[in-house]
Amino acid sequence: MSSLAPASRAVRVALVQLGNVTADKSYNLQHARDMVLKAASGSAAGKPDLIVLPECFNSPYGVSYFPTYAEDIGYTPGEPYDVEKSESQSIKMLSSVAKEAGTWLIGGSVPEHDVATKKYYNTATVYSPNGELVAYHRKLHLFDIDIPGKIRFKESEVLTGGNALTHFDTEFGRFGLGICYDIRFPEMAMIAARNGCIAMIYPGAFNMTTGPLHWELLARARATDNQIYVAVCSPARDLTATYHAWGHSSLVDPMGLVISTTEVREDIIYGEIDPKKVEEARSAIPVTVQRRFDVYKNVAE
Ligand SMILES: NC(=O)CCC(=O)C(=O)O
Repeated sequence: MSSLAPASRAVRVALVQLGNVTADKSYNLQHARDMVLKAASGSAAGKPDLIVLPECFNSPYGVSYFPTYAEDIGYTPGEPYDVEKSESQSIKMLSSVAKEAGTWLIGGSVPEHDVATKKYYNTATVYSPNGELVAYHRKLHLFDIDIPGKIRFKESEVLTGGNALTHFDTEFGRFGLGICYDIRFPEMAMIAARNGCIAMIYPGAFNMTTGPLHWELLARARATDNQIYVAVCSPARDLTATYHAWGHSSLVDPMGLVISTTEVREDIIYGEIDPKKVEEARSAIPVTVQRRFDVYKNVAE
């Protein structure tokens, strides 16, 4: 288990529950840009340090849309990425708005087309306040469910799952990144926590069947299991779209308390991720050092 990276102060976070994700990608990009700048203008508590957009913010959410809206990002992990030369208009917009806002930005997710391999992914990217692309996460666990009479969704009909976990470092500490359905897999958040992450951030878009049952439950569970913060950022609900998102973007603290949340409309919510609270939770209820890995060494066995 790594120790927490030293952090100077609490991180102010803004979750943008973006509305009006339409069929017009240029409009979606412009609207997302405007909302990031609005979020950056801050709340009474001040300007945020980190802004989060939801899953699939540049395209309607649905397997039939992914190929049309997908962009070639051309990122190779571990190699420098020149945003200026990027083929992706979404990556260019996200980088430039992070720089203009002067904040860290988790750019929700976008459908990605890796032209070299001809595969499609659901991909989240992260930018530093100077617009540098610093992290890149391809949704690891694809959203394939079938609840008879309620919802059938098979991302795997078009998408391929990623093959890496994603953690990134900021001056405030280390963060883990997942996309929506990834939250159902506790191993991801546990590995992030054991690698020193103070929070897991999940751009997401739960639905009207599983949203009321599991969205908050899973966010609170991942936070409580691992004594980290968990942020879940959804699009607003649009009943004219083919997919109805649950909304309810939320920030949960390391004791499992929802410290900031919203309903279903477009909104920006603010909250703080305070590394001291992570330490306090771990010292009060020391499960992180009480684990019996001598008994359950390998959970995959
Ligand atoms: N976009 C998603 O991955 C949706 C996940 C979801 O709704 C769930 O129940 O899990």
